[in-house]
Amino acid sequence: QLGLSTKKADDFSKWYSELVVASELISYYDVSGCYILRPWAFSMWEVVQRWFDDNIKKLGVQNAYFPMFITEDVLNTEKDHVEGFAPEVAWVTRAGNSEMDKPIAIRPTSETVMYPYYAQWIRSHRDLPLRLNQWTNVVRWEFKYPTPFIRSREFLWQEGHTAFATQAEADTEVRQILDFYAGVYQELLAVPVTQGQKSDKEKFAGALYTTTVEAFIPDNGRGVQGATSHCLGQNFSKMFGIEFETEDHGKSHAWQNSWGLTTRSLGVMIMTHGDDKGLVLPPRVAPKQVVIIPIPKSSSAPEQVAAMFEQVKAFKASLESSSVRVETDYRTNYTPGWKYNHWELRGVPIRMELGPKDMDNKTVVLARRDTGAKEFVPWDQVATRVPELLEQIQADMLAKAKARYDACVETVTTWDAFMAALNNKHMALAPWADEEEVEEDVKKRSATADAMGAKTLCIPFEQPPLPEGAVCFASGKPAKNWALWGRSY
Ligand SMILES: O=C1CCCN[C@@H]1CCCn1cnc2cc(F)c(F)cc2c1=O
Ligand SMILES: [Mg+2]
Repeated sequence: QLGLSTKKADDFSKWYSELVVASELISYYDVSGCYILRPWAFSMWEVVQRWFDDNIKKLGVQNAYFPMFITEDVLNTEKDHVEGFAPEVAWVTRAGNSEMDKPIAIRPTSETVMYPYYAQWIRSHRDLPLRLNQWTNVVRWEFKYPTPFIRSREFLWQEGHTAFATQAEADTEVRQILDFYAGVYQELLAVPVTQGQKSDKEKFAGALYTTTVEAFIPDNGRGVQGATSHCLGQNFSKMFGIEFETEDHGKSHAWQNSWGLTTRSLGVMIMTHGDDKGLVLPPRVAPKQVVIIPIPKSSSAPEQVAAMFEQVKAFKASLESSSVRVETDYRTNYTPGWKYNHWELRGVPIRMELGPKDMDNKTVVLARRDTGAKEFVPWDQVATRVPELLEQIQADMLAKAKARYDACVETVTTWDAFMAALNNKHMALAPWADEEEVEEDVKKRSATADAMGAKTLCIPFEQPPLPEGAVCFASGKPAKNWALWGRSY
């Protein structure tokens, strides 16, 4: 399977679908909207999990596991939210040949699974804060077009569900978690995001407020929600009776948060950095960070080949002792060029070449996957240069993606400039009235024959100053704040 047949700029969605399969991240599966995560993908999910899990554990969050099945009655406890989602809920109706007298839902999210037990476990302020997380799969029978990692009917995520005695504690944690989400995207995946609050229209109906990290795909001009951290207020604790005795022997409902990050994060990284030769992986998540390729001459004597292979083994051991993840490719039945394509397609950040001249000169060639730049490194500097170069690649990938992201944000104050930005496949940062009917109106007016309408992606925490007398770009009403708008997944 040589390279890709579709160029990223020619047909983005075809390029992406082809890439995730050709790079052995994904296999399409028998059930529509479901995908197999192969080791090259799962290993990256494990890096994300490890980093996020270590961080929430430092906060005092504990992992647990709750059942995936929900009875109809229990699912309908939060009826007014679930009814909007009802079409997405998958049900078990039969076991073997016998119909169930009551169908059982497969969890699309776990509030209704967990909170009845929170109500049992939380009686006193001493039982607070209760902070649990679970790493699970969830099922949502989406009808929108499925896309590997980005939208699937089953996906992996973590869902955190925390309960506090006071709103202040909940507010603090919402932002701590959101900062971790920004860290997953920017520090691990080298993907820039904007942190902000969702509008009342876009927030989770059950939440008091929703905060979000918003990514963007310049190639198709679409925003994509990266992860979400909700403050639920006392909405769910009143629904589920999660009450506690306060220190002064009064009664109060708990203040809750819930927060989630999914395997969608990998899809955003692939879309952001991939090119026409394949994946370009940020070193911090790359399953293998360096691939060492010996290049013996066909006329090399056996002892020369053996010496070369020995040297490769020595480099592998030395780099692995510095926790560098090393692949080696000794295959003699493939040409160097074929091997270069193979590992470029898989996005390995650094290729180390070792040929006959390198054996004579005691050098290696390091080739960067992100820029293609090559450099000669003396053998005795390999152990220090490789980790340094990996960090440089990580930083450069984020900087490049950040520059591109920022170039896609147009600050606008008029409708025409807003539409021009959207038609430029850009986002628009615009002053607005912060009213739901404005969003409804913009969604309709900005829809074109071949592109959906725009929505608010978030109200960025970092707000530009609002000029005196500024008006809403869409309604002309007095502007309340700046929102980031875009077409989105
Ligand atoms: O977004 C998160 C973070 C992790 C925990 N859950 C919250 C809210 C999830 C909002 N949501 C999202 N999607 C849903 C789909 C359904 F089919 C359904 F029955 C319910 C929901 C639903 O409540
Ligand atoms: Mg949904």
